[in-house]
Amino acid sequence: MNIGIIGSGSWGTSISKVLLNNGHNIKIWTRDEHVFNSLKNGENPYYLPGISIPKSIIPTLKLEEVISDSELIVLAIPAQAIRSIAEQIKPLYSNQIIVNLAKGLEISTQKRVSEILDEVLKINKYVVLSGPSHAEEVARDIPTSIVAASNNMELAKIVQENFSNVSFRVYTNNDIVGVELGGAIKNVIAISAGIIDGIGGWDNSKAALITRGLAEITRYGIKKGAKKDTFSGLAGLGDLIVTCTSQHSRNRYVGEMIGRGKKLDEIIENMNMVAEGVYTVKALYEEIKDLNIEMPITEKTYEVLYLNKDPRKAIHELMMRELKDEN
Ligand SMILES: NC(=O)C1=CN([C@@H]2O[C@H](COP(=O)(O)OP(=O)(O)OC[C@H]3O[C@@H](n4cnc5c(N)ncnc54)[C@H](OP(=O)(O)O)[C@@H]3O)[C@@H](O)[C@H]2O)C=CC1
Ligand SMILES: O=C(CO)COP(=O)(O)O
Repeated sequence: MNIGIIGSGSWGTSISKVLLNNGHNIKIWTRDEHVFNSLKNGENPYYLPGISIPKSIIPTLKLEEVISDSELIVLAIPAQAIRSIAEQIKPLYSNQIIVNLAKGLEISTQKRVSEILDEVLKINKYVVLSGPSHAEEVARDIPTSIVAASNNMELAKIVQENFSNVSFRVYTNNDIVGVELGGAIKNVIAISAGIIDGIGGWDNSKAALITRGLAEITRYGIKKGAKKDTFSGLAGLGDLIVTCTSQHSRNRYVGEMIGRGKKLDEIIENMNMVAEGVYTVKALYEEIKDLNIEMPITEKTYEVLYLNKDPRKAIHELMMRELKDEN
C-alpha cells in the first residue's frame, strides 16, 4: 500500500519503520526542516535517537503530498493537534482509511479523536491503533501486541493484515470508544504512578494505583458507552501497565519529576516529546464533576498538577476517603 504518515515524532517515525518492513511505500510528513533533513540522512535524533531510519522512508514538508499519494493515512500527532490537522487535510481528503495513533482527549470539548474527525471530515473509514507500544521498543523490533479498533471490522482487518509482522502483532476490536478511552486515560493514571516513583518508589502504592486507576477508567468508559471487557485487554490494562512502569513513558516521567518536587511548567519546557496525560486530565476534570463520575485518582492528579496540591497530601486524601466495597 501507499501509506502517508502525518507526524514525525517518536511514534510516527517508529511505525514508519514497521510499515516499510512490511513492504509498504511510506511518505512521512514533518513541519520541521531539521527533522526533514535528519530523516533524509537516515535518522531522527531529536525523537528517536540511536535508531537508523531507512532512507526509503520519504520525508516531506508538504502535507498535500502525504494525502494525495496515499491509500491509507496514519495520524501520529498529539490529540490537541488533531482538529487543526483535520481542517488542513479536509480539502485534500478523498475518503482514505485513517488510522489514528493519538491517545488523548481534546481539552476544550472532552472529545475523543474519532469524534473530532467525524465532526471535521465526516469520516467513515476510521481505525484507532492502541495498546502497550513504546516507540523506542517498536523501533527495535521488540515483540509488541496492539489493538486495531473500528466500527467496520473489514477496516480493522485491513489494518491488522497490513501492520502485523513477526514482532508487531495486531488484534482487532469493534469498541472504538473503549479503545480510545483506555489509551487516553491511562496517561493520567501513569502521571500519578510516576508521582509515587518520585516520592519513594513504593511498590504497594503503585500496584494499588494501577488497579484502582483501571477501576476509574472502566467506570468512566462504561458511562461513555464503552464495553467493560475492552478495559481488561491490551488497550486497557495492557497499556496502563506499560505506561505506569516503563522507563520510556513520558507520562510516568512527568509524574516522577513532580514527585521529586519539580514544577510542571519547568518539566514540560525541558521535554521534547508530548505527555498527553497533562492535557487529558484537564479535559476530564470538569467533566467528571458535571457527570458525577467517581474518579478520585484523576481528580487528585489534576489538583497536584494545576492547583498546587502537595502530592503527599493528595495521597493522604486518597487513603482517607470513605471506606467502601471494592466493587
Ligand atoms: N511515543 C510513543 O511511544 C507512543 C505515542 N503514542 C501517542 O501518539 C501520539 C504522538 O506521540 P509521539 O510520537 O510520542 O509524540 P512526539 O512528541 O514524539 O511527536 C509529536 C509529533 O507531532 C508533531 N506535532 C505536534 N504538535 C503539532 C501540531 N500542532 N500540528 C502538527 N504537528 C504537530 C510534532 O512536530 P514538531 O516536531 O514540529 O513539533 C511531532 O512530529 C500521542 O498522542 C501519543 O500519546 C501512542 C503510542 C506510543
Ligand atoms: O502510549 C504509550 C505506550 O503505549 C506511550 O506512553 P507515554 O506517552 O507515557 O510514553
